[in-house]
Amino acid sequence: MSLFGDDLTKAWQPIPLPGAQLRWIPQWLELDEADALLADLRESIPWETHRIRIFGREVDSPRLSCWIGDADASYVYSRTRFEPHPWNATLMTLRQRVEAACAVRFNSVLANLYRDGQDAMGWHSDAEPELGEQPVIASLSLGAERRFRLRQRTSAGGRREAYGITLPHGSLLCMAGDTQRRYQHDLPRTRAVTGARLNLTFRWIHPRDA
Ligand SMILES: O=C(O)CCC(=O)C(=O)O
Ligand SMILES: [Fe+2]
Repeated sequence: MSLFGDDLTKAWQPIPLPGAQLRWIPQWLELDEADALLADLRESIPWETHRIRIFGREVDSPRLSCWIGDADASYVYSRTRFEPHPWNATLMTLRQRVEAACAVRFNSVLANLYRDGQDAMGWHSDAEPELGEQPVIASLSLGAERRFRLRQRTSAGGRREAYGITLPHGSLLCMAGDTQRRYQHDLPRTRAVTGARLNLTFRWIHPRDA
């Protein structure tokens, strides 16, 4: 490997946000590769409508989702336990590439399909106990560009840090350290977008003690 052999467009770029640990590679996948993955995964993932609890009421989440992972990586999301679907060949290969890029291991992935700009995800942090204290979460975006926002959960001296980033087709974002503990994130609705966006968040779920 030559010193300059690695394509510099594939290098991690830090996102400066106080108390968080965020970095991203805007064009992690080549365009044709990202196109092919989007087409493949839209078809091959068994999409479901998950039920979520909002203010004590159970409603359909405004997107399609699928939880995929190793057999022992069951997961509680919005107070519902999900047994993971098995990895397909495409996702298995992709997991290895994301692991190599992030230099950590992942045993599960939450796939979300935002069919158009009306599909969204509300403010939350991925801070379930199964994820551990300082989870590393890698987020791969395919398809329509959408706004991803972060806001501080509590403000120290009045001002609450906030940050927004548009995630393009083929981008890889990594959240680590205290990002989940200190920040929430969301994917707001938008009238500007009509195309679909597919997002994969790779995670490490600590298997439950039997
Ligand atoms: O779609 C996204 O970019 C965010 C997804 C997300 O926050 C999650 O899956 O927990
Ligand atoms: Fe999240």
